[in-house]
Amino acid sequence: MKPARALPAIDPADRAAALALTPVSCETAARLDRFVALLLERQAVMNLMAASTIPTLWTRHVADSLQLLPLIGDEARTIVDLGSGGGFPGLVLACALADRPGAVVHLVESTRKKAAFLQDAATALALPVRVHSERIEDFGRRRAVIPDIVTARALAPLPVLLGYVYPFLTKRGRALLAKGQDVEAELSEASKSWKIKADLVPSKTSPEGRIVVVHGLEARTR
Ligand SMILES: C[S@@+](CC[C@H](N)C(=O)[O-])C[C@H]1O[C@@H](n2cnc3c(N)ncnc32)[C@H](O)[C@@H]1O
Repeated sequence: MKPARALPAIDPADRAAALALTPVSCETAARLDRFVALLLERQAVMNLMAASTIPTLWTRHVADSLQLLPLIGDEARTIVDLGSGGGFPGLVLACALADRPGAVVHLVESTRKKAAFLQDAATALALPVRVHSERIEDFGRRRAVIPDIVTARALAPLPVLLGYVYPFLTKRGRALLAKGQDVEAELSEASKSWKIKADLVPSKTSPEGRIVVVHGLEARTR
């Protein structure tokens, strides 16, 4: 194992700002505190997020993930998060949905060390999580899980991402895809290969960010 590195400190005001932006119950806040502690502990020996984002990790990563909750709605039970990395947004959502009866968040992450971290954190916090340490393409091909909601953040440009998402979308399912300022160009490129029914929701955490809410997706035939 690599020796532990010194990490930049978290700005305490940033936690308060994040929870003001995306309020959660005391129980969820306590779970998030424990998750952040575990994340920082593991970040000292491996890269789970860009070190430069640590001081503002509550707004930059936690609130950015929590803002999906209103879009997920009260009825959703099964969520699949593609390319979960250090747990954004999937593990954060699991912290928030831990008390929802029947909720399960599936985290798909092919890097074995990251998947091991996700499993350790889920076990430590007793979260309703299943970790799938494999490639999204393989997981999707098996169609072992058909979720109500599929999420992805910082994974791939939309033309590729929609191919990942497609096997998981049913008629009543939705995909919530966190995107940055290039979203319009990505949508226009993706629409050459896909018929997309989607809405764009402004991000609460980044002025140029958008959440692409996909509720219909069909491959174009040439
Ligand atoms: C840039 S990181 C983003 C992580 C996290 N979603 C976030 O927002 O912080 C992308 C993650 O997706 C994983 N990944 C990329 N392609 C994948 C694939 N085809 N199957 C499974 N995981 C993949 C990578 O290992 C990496 O952890």
